[in-house]
Amino acid sequence: MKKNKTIGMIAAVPLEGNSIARRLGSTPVHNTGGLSWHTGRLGGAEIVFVVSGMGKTNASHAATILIRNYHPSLVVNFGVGGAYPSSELKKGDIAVASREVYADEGVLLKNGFQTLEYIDIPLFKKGRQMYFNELPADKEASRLMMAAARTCGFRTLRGTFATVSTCTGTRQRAGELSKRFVAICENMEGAAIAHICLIYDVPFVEVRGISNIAEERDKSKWNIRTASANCQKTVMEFSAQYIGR
Ligand SMILES: O=C(O)c1cccc(C(=O)CC[C@H]2O[C@@H](n3cnc4c(=O)[nH]cnc43)[C@H](O)[C@@H]2O)c1
Repeated sequence: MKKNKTIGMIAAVPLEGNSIARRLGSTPVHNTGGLSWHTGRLGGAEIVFVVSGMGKTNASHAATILIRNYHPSLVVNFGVGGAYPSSELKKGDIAVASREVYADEGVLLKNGFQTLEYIDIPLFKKGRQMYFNELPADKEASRLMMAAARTCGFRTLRGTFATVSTCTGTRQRAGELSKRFVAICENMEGAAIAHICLIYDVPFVEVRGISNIAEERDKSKWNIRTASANCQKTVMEFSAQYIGR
């Protein structure tokens, strides 16, 4: 597939991408799939940014159109996420994915949840490599994203991200998921975008500002605004470093 120097960017909800959309300064083009596509430059890099809507189906839809129509050399998934208590991430910190996992795709047996390896049907095959619940993130882009977060002065941690259909609202569930996948935080789109990037052979990187701790649900403790602002600052810094590397 033809690729160029464009960086493709996907966030799930408008609040996660408001500063970036403003910086791009362009009037969004409404086209395929009823999505708004913002194009422009960030720190010298050519950007296409789309707000996908929440969840795996919306994320896959946007990622497919992004890759098929704009041929990016990299896809960045950014936004906010919930940290598992065991990670010791705090609200406002920046988490970067070393890999993504589909945390609730599998089978539930008497003795508990089993991943897709148990069924032995991969979600995707590339040559002889089979992908079940785990999807890769690009190492070099992840390293650069960590560097960008540190340049911005944020506490940063790299590790496994879990993508869930059901947002975790108890400390017990957070403990189960973080232990099973050795995951540091969760979100609702990342694995789907990583999966589409794998199908089309486009490098994928994911960064999340921590908006909440995954524990007994109490929305009054969430800080989506700060998490989103810190994450977008990191993405803007990353864009400048990525193009100058
Ligand atoms: O009100 C809620 O219960 C609620 C649950 C999850 C997310 C939201 C949002 O408003 C943010 C949308 C976006 O945020 C990601 N996110 C943030 N925290 C979590 C979490 O603890 N578990 C899963 N996803 C989370 C997610 O990617 C959403 O798209 C509100």
